Amino acid sequence: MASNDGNNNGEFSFNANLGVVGRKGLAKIQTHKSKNGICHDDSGPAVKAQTIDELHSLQKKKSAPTTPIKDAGQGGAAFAAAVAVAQAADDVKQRQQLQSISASLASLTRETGPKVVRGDPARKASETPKAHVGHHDYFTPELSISDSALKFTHVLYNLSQAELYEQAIKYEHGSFITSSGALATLSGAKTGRSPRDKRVVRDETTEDELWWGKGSPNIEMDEQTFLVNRERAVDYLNSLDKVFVNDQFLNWDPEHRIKVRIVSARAYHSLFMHNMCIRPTPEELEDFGTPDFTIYNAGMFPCNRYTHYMTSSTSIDLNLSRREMVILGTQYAGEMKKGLFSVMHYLMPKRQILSLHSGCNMGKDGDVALFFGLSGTGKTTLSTDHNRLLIGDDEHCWSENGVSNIEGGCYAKCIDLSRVKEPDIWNAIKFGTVLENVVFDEHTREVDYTDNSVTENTRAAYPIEYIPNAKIPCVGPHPKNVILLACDAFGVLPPVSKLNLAQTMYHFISGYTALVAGTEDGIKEPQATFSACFGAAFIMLHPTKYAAMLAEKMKKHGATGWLVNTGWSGGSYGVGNRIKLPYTRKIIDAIHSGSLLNANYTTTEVFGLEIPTAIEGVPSEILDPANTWSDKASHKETLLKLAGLFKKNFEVFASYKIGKDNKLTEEILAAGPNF
Ligand SMILES: Nc1ncnc2c1ncn2[C@@H]1O[C@H](COP(=O)(O)OP(=O)(O)O)[C@@H](O)[C@H]1O
Ligand SMILES: C=C(OP(=O)(O)O)C(=O)O
Ligand SMILES: [Ca+2]
Ligand SMILES: [Mn+2]
Repeated sequence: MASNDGNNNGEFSFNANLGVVGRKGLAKIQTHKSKNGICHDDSGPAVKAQTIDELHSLQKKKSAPTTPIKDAGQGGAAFAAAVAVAQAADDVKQRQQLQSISASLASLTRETGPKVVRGDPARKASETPKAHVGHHDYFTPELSISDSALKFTHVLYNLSQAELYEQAIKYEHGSFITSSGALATLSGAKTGRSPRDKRVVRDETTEDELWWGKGSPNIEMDEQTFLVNRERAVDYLNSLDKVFVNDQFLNWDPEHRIKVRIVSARAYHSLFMHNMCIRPTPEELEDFGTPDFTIYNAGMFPCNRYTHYMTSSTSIDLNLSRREMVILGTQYAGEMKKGLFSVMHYLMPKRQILSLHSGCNMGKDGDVALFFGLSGTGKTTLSTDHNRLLIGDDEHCWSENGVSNIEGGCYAKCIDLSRVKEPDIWNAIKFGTVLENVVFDEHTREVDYTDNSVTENTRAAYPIEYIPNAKIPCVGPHPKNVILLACDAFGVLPPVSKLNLAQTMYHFISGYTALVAGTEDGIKEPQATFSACFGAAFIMLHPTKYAAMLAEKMKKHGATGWLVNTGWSGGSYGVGNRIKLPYTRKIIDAIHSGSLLNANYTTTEVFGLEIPTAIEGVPSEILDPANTWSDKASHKETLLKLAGLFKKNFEVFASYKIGKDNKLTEEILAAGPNF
């Protein structure tokens, strides 16, 4: 637009006769005509395209083929032939992959799976990578007998983080890039797991194998109802324009690696699992074959409340015999991760391997520590330690080979995250990381980690290698220290206690933590939670099975048990304060270094816990909670109250035998509070 020169009453005039420079007009652009009369803007080399579409097609090239080209010498013809052979092998494998995906997505009542095609339905021909276009980019089953068979299901298979970002930002509401490069997403109405909506198929096999009934997380459903929900999920997924498929691994122990396939409707879910499971190399992916376990995540679609066993519109259904899980009515991504963890709690003990709800890290000298604890007690925070190698933050296996992480990523809580206190987690929140339900500035896209407007349970899911001192592969030798974390909002458990084996088992089976109750109605009583094996929501067998395995392994490998309170000191929630993270870190340092093992100890009343009298870097007066309460009577009262809750909780286990002989069971029963 031309500007107003101010001298012609605001009227725009253009006098073509003014020549090169108008008296008060704009300079006329002078072009230098070449001999043939064509204008040139020839400051740089010309683009090698004749059209915009052609230009765009040049931008992307085909990913390198994964089948190694067999040495064909330098001869041009022989080399070309070898390339063709490798390409043909790739095509066959690609076709097998699509066939396998079609089989996964097959309705069980129709004869064949859907027609599947690779790639984004919105992708224009001009965006197809140049050079090679695979001959087998789609798969059509032989028979097609329904309307759904008339359409293709577009499959976005193991997309990269960058591709998933683009999908999320283009198509999913609430997806944004934050200032640090992470992808902010919303998980919808559910911002946490729904344990009461979890169902497990009770059939002839699982009837005898699993833990059912009171206290068990396994709420039964029958095979038929599972199939109804599976069909609902599969039909929903096939009705979409496109689905995401992830083929990945669980467990870094190569002998016990499990192949998982996750079919989902959202790029957010695909990116979450990309980060959380173990990522196959291109070669491993090509030879992936049939998965050992498949998740159908139709979380955006509810279950049918008229379906038997359904008590809400959410259902997370596990069928161990079919090796399948169906998710309806919740988009909370943690359901997938913890659902697979439940599967591992079934598969691994069958192989004499103990599955653990724990974090794990290793010192430079190879000393391994496990960190057990319920949600919010510090597994992720304390296993992420700048002075040690991170093996994993949440799910592990302990086998004859030592420990191995089940996952390929971490899932950290972000509420009140601080760059100073937790620099490694802070720095992991960068490009590729999924940030769930956080609040950010609409313009700068800077995240406000103190903001809990969406939920208190804000999360970051990142690949484990985003932590600089991750131990890759994520395996280590047998643990030296087993640390049980409890966030005791009553403020009566000591910051650290050394446990004997019976006490370790007592506290492992109890699985105690107490968190503060909802803050909406002001200060309330702390809420005690007991969750067997520090993960009752995920165990599939009776808790004593895992406990017996832990006792056996700790004894065999000489591991020491510790109880660490990451919760309150100087009074309960409302009076005292949460123990400062730097103090807890000093306590953990002293456990790792071995110095705490040789400290002087005294024994507490009621719980009979051995507590050290001094730890470097920690004020000695906080080591015994009795010292920190100004109101001594109130301390004693609270201590007895908590001890009573422990006793009551343990009653159900008193009639169970733990391990091979009764001796251990008796010792464990005696290791609880005495009053
Ligand atoms: N003394 C402490 N020890 C451990 N964590 C603490 C402590 N004080 C505050 N926290 C906070 O408590 C939370 C612990 O959560 P997290 O490590 O994610 O637990 P988990 O992985 O066991 O679910 C973190 O947000 C951490 O910053
Ligand atoms: C992912 C979860 O685990 P944690 O809180 O232990 O990190 C969860 O409980 O949903
Ligand atoms: Ca190949
Ligand atoms: Mn965690």
